[in-house]
Amino acid sequence: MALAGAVRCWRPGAGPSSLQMQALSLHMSKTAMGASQKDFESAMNQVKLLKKDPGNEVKLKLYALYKQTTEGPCNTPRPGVFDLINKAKWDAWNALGNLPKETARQNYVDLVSDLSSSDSSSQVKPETDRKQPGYETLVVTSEDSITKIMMNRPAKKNALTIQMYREIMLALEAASKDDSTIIVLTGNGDYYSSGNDLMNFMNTPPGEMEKEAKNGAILLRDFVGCFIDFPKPLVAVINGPAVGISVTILGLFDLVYASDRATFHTPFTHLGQSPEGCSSYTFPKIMGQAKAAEMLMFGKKLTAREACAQGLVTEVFPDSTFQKEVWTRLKAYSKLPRNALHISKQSIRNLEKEKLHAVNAEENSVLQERWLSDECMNAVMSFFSRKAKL
Ligand SMILES: CCCCCCCCCCC/C=C/C(=O)SCCNC(=O)CCNC(=O)[C@H](O)C(C)(C)COP(=O)(O)OP(=O)(O)OC[C@H]1O[C@@H](n2cnc3c(N)ncnc32)[C@H](O)[C@@H]1OP(=O)(O)O
Repeated sequence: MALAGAVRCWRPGAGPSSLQMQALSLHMSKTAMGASQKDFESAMNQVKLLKKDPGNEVKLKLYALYKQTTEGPCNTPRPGVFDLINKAKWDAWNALGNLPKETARQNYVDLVSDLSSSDSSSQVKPETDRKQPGYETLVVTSEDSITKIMMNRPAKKNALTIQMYREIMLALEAASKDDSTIIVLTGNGDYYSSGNDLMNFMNTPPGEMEKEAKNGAILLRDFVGCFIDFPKPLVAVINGPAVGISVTILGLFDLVYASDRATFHTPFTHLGQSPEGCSSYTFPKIMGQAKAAEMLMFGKKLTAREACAQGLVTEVFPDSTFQKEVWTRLKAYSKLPRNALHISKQSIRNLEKEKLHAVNAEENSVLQERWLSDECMNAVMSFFSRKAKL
């Protein structure tokens, strides 16, 4: 319901500190002898800062008190029977009868003060307060029975460094034991992730390439292994484009929600590499042989809607409402009976576990060789010399 006057500038989302300060000053004015014009103006500003919509009944009350304070008793003709909103507003104002302007002003200030107090006590704590310590490349938070693991290198499009692979494994390990029901992986900034950080190939001392490739294959095996074995529902919230390994492991998630801005790209051949993340097994199963080949062999980039049509993505949301819609959905899911949810996941996954580990091992041994190839080295050099971009 659109209400003029007192609530016409309704704007949820202002910061808690100014809100709390104004609530306090309103509370102080409430205890004084009578509300002044300044208190009234401050209360009008305060209304705009409320985060929680107080509902139509309260908004009508605010409207009526505002009109009574500024214009006195209702003095306009009653709107027609079909003009429902204006009629409700008129009725609320008219119901105040001959209430003196000063009393209406005081009541308005008192009502806003009460609303502000309950609004600030119900506010969500800032994310920094809930952040789990110990991660440099991630932000890990837990709330509403959901643990959120957010990749946090937005300036590098959340490219995965060696440290980041390790931190994701640690965060998953911790989340498997915490009291959360659902675990989410997402990205900070405009990308979900641009996949493996190609700098991982550049830090190798001369003569140590084979050893590093072997270590890389072990790291990758363990990383993908964590997703295969993860015991709780795992949800990918794909906030933007996804590349390489950040796409392939999606076949191991339980739900994949994507913004319509997201794209899905696995350019392994262009990089002289080969599929990982169990995608050589999961993708043909999910989307059929022909579509999987187009992605994994020929590097076809899919839009979010195409990825959804092919079964890789569960649902696509408009970018403008993505976060709101997805988190509302996930909060509802997180209230489902926890043990039943976890047991269902395990019965689905247990049928495939052995096969997935075998596929993971095979993919990694092929990749270990690929990383030593000229094709792979040339592709990496060419990215850093800016000759090539995806
Ligand atoms: C010896 C063996 C050791 C092996 C250890 C391996 C461990 C496991 C390996 C698992 C196998 C995984 C495979 C994959 O994931 S393959 C996919 C790899 N990803 C890419 O090839 C993407 C490369 N990036 C791009 O093409 C573009 O950056 C992109 C299209 C993603 C975005 O382009 P845009 O123009 O919008 O932005 P910029 O290029 O300017 O990017 C901003 C800065 O971020 C840097 N960046 C982005 N992505 C990567 C990346 N994947 N690796 C390294 N750096 C990346 C980019 O260079 C910019 O940096 P600067 O601001 O410093 O220039």
